[in-house]
Amino acid sequence: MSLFTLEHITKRFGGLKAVSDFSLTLEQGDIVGLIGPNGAGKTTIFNVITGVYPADSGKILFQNEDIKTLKPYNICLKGIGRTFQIVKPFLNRTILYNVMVGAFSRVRTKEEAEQEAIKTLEFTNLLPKKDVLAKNLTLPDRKRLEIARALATKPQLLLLDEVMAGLNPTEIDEAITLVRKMRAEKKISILIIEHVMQVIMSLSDRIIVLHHGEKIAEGTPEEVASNKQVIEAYLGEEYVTT
Ligand SMILES: Nc1ncnc2c1ncn2[C@@H]1O[C@H](COP(=O)(O)OP(=O)(O)OP(=O)(O)O)[C@@H](O)[C@H]1O
Repeated sequence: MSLFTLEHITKRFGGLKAVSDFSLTLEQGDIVGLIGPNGAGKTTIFNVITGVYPADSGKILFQNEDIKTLKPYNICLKGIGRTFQIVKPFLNRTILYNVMVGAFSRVRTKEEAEQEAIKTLEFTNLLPKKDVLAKNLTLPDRKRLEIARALATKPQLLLLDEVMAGLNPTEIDEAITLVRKMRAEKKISILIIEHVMQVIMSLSDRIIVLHHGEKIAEGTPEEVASNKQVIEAYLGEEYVTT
């Protein structure tokens, strides 16, 4: 039994087929990259998985249970967490408070939520900044907070939407280390949307390439980087490897 599968998912917005007949399988501990040009349908896939928009057709199976008709909060409780491309923390609240909000999905009392949040902050190296207001954070710390908030919901599958955008090379390396640690220590499976190509290439076990809502390729980073259709649609000539 696979941890997670999407089977023939289609999502339309009016006349536009944003996602078309898209299938995907994830096993526990997989890190899978989702790439494609702007408007290819990547974020829509995240929104369909997390119940923000219902799919028009297809199946979504998590641990063999069809979760297609569940609401976002219940999908989170099942064990699917996500970050958002545009980070939306409570700006006038501390980091600790923001992460406690995620933790409350799993625990009842303030004390338990605080304990869980502190563990998560330790894991994400944000503990020294726990009392800083979210609005005073630098971009890399905001991205890290976004990951911490999602982690505090204790996901088994985590959807990361452009968590490396705008980071410098050192910050990117730190973020890559954090993603690897989530897999190694928490056995979390990760589906990651990212435009920073070296991130996707170095992190992913497999990469899926979307173009106009359709999967045009899936394979190891090497296979995808040398796929002619992918190079033409997305990567550009500099990725030609032969
Ligand atoms: N709520 C919506 N209503 C109407 N159209 C939408 C909606 N959300 C997305 N779309 C359209 O669906 C298509 C896919 O968008 P989506 O945001 O999934 O692409 P993306 O691959 O995530 O792009 P980007 O890399 O720019 O984030 C686009 O044409 C977009 O305009």
